[in-house]
Amino acid sequence: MELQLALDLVNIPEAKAVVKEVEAYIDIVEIGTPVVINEGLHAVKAMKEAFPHLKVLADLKIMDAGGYEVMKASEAGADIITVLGVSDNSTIHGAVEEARKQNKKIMVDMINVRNMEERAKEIDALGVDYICVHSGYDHQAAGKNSFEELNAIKRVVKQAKTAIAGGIKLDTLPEVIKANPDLVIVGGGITGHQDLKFAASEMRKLVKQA
Ligand SMILES: O=C([C@H](O)CO)[C@H](O)[C@H](O)COP(=O)(O)O
Repeated sequence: MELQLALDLVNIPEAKAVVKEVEAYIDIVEIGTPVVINEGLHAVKAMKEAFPHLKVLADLKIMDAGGYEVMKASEAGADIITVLGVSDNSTIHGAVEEARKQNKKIMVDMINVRNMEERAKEIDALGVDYICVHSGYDHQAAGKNSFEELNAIKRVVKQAKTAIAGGIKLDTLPEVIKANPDLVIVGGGITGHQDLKFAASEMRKLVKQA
């Protein structure tokens, strides 16, 4: 099981400072959608240059022009790029095709997908690398989490790795781990903790002993 740190509410220097503190405990660093909106793909480039040993995920949440946008994120140095599960199959297919050319990986974010099992099965057959259930900020504000959705995709996904994101904290991580995802994505559970190093290292222990 791997641990991904999501950086959402920071600028580039702040993002680098956070990663410097916790780099020993994480496998993947995510340049979150709000950072890409504020800073562009420069943020991906800056992170990859500063931490070449870490995998960098660009959370573009692609909805159209899959091939082109994956190409641009790849040029910036992203190792993994996100595409939305609610997008058309042609978009996901284009993203996967371009990722294969560039030796990159595609994660499909299942945020707002209604029929989770049916869509996860279809997306798995498109050859994506990760399928991620996700309760976004707006869902979290309404008290939602994706623990049940993780169990649902685990029942049907055969090829892709499974991932979970959205509001995971140190105290809820053990419940998440019980469902055995391949990747756990944590943003505020680390960046909002008073002791970043402690939160990240405790999370790593739990994830790696699973
Ligand atoms: O993808 C995310 C969200 O939609 C904002 O872009 C976050 O990276 C994801 O939810 C993980 O962050 P936390 O919920 O703070 O753990």
